[in-house]
Amino acid sequence: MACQRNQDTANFVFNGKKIVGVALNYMCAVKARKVAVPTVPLVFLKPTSSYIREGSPIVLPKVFNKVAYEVELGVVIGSRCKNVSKEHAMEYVGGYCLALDLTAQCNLTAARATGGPWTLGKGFDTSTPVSSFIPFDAVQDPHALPLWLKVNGEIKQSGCTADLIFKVPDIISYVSKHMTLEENDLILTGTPHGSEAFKAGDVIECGLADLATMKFKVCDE
Ligand SMILES: O=C([O-])CC(=O)C(=O)O
Ligand SMILES: [Mg+2]
Repeated sequence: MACQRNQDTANFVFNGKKIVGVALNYMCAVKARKVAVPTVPLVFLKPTSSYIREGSPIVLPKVFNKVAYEVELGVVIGSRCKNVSKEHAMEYVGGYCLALDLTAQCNLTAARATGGPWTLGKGFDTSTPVSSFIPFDAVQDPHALPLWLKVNGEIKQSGCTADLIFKVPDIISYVSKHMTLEENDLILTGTPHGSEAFKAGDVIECGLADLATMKFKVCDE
């Protein structure tokens, strides 16, 4: 049975227990990185303390010297699910958002070299800016949404969710085999290619189809 779906965009609070990220989920990003095409979703977690909404700045932590933007479609879980099949996965989607999965590339490069976790490079404070909640019914097809990102007015990322390697039902089904997904948990579906480092003083603006835009100033810690 489909979950009870929130229609209240204005008052929605991102208060789920976890943020689940998927890495390298666009073929263009895989090619740009010159890495193997993933055979299963590459999953990581971010703390919910990393959320910010428009009006708060992105704060670059002192400990990092290379933080990159990643524009992404966010999927908000509508109700608890475990071991859900691909066929039933969309019944557990409560809605969507536009999100940034800010990433300290300096930390991830070191982590990749040692096989270490991505936690610090993905989970720092302000590393997950999110737009207003987009109700489920506002999106006919989550796999036909253009998304873009500009830095200081210049276009830097431009993609379409049609190019996702693992689609929304694939991700929900796969993740829910390993951990229970709960109401208002957020899934970050991955970023198209073009992710680059940015700096204090920059203004980052991004959009998802005609559904959401958001704009953030960047400052140093
Ligand atoms: O930061 C990374 O290397 C991977 C990632 O999140 C993405 O592809 O969206
Ligand atoms: Mg990402």
